[in-house]
Amino acid sequence: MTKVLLASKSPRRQALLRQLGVDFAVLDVDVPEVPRPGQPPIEYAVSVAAAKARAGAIRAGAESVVLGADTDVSVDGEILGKPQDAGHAAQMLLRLSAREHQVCSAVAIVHGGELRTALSVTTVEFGPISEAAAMAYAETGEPLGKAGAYAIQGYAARWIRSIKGSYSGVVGLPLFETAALLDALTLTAQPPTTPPNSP
Ligand SMILES: Cc1cn([C@H]2C[C@H](O)[C@@H](COP(=O)(O)OP(=O)(O)OP(=O)(O)O)O2)c(=O)[nH]c1=O
Repeated sequence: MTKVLLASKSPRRQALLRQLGVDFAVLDVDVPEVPRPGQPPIEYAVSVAAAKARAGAIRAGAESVVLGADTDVSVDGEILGKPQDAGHAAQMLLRLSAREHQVCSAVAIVHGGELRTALSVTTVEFGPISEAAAMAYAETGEPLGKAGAYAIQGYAARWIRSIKGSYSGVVGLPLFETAALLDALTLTAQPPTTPPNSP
């Protein structure tokens, strides 16, 4: 079976792809991640996921199957990005307090020079976050390297009143959409006899 190459440094994406039972290796790619002013979050997420998969395919060759992904948090259509430091993280968290925001997660696969993409958009509603709690969470370091300065899979779960969409998409790799892309290439693994990540 063709081996999938995951063009991602994110340990979350590796863990999520393992959940599908896919045999894969990790490929290190570096793609600039700067949205154009006013660029719609959906368009941006798809273009960055595609750039990561294409960069991987250039390194790995046309025979390879390279998967890239991108996750972005946006409020009122504005992409928040990742926090630069703890103060910036606290500011982002206070913007998300007591309201809904969107998480766009795009997946892209390049195989034989052909690009296929899929998208998941999730609406997340946060309850109120006090300034002191935002500062304290920011200081833990968990928000660093995370879009929107939070981890749904971590302590930030305590603020999440509801999510409508894909939990795995918020964590970084929407598994329904990823499995569908792999199915289309007949690369789906069989369900593992021992689920690899289940507790
Ligand atoms: C909203 C949210 C994001 N994230 C993470 C997922 C992504 O790893 C990260 C968004 O940044 P990305 O640029 O999508 O990914 P990355 O830089 O971590 O990894 P790579 O580009 O090498 O694939 O934020 C969480 O882990 N939990 C969350 O709840």
